[in-house]
Amino acid sequence: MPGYFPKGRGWPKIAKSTPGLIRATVYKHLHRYMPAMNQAIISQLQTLDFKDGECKIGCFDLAYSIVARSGSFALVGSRLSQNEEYLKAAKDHILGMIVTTRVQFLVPDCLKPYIGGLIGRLATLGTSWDMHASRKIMLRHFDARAAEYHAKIFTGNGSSETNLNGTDNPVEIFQWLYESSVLRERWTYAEVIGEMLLLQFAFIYTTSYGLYGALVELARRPEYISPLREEIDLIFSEMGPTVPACDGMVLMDSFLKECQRLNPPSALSAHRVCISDLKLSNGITLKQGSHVAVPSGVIQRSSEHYANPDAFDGFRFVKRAAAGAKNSRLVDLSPDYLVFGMGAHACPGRWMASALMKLVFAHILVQYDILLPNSASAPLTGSLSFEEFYVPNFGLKIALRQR
Ligand code: HEM
Repeated sequence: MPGYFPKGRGWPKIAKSTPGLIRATVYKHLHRYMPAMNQAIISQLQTLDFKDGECKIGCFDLAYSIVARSGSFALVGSRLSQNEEYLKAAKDHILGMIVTTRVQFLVPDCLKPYIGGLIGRLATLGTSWDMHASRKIMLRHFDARAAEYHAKIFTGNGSSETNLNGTDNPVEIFQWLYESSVLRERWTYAEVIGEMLLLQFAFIYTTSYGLYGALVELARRPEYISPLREEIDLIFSEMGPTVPACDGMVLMDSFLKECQRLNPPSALSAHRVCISDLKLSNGITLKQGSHVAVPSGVIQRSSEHYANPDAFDGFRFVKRAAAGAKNSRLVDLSPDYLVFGMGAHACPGRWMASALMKLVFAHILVQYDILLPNSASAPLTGSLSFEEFYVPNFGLKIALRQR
């Protein structure tokens, strides 16, 4: 995230290690996280309040609560992922971060060092998105968890760092970062916490936004419900919440990919900063320090790459695959689909995000009928969306009716 770190100091060392950690945990050993993630989804759905068999809920709120609970299992472990106070603080903090950065965009660069922090603080003060208040609560939980890790290291019960490959237990991302900090002095505790806060955003917000968009599209397009249910009956109901079951649901995969193609979380992708002058193949030289990004939103709606690009075709990518096209799965990267970025820094969490969204879709489709009770044509993006970044329309509601 260029611009999020102090000028001239570049990425903190810890941020360079995290993508590798994500690959070594929730990518390589995704199967280890599946049972608990699945259970977290079931638990969150059980909290829904049904009256006469129907529950009306903010669509983003539904997606956000499910992803926060199941994602927190991988980030901070089983106990904290069931702690309501922690989950609320994590969700409020992420939205607080978004509002704060949105508001800070409006402050002229020359004034940012002086009043940027204050303006950001005022923007959320007194709301449930007060970043500072929620951060305090979260830090209390982080500190308590870190003390448990510490005790474990020094009472000789072993550390997770050594069992990335060794046991069947899923590794807690926070535990690994903390142990690395203590045992190898690679980074400070403050850096570990900073990285956790960024990771919560990278994991929970983005996946929630993808799931939210897909749920709205599904509610608006009931014709997809029956084929998706048939696939779930055939695969998910047979194989259970497993990685092969998620890989096998190709109609769902295509539907989710089409949703993300049309409703990405951002209009730009693959941000890079040139660390030295860079001559491109077309002769243009990008000067050292230039910030470049790819206009993914435009590319994903371009007729150069997609037939009838503005039309929603939930099975577009299965048809492409059947016609022999490569890179048609949700997690595949290609220059015409940049939701997860491109190249060496492409999102390492995309397999986890894909599996999580599929598990949620399977549970919701099996248990409920889905309706959009208000504003069937209201925009998916809300009023806080500006510059490249899209923020959900928090007013959009979804209704789940027990089948
Ligand atoms: C639908 C959900 C998600 C979307 C749309 C998304 C999107 C992205 C994008 C666009 C990038 C930048 C890629 C580039 O610059 O080329 C990125 C990077 C990253 N994402 Fe995700 N992401 C999602 C879920 C996740 C999850 C679940 C995790 C963690 C488990 C995660 C962790 C990361 C990390 C650590 C990076 C930095 C990679 C690097 O710098 O090498 N993301 N993501």
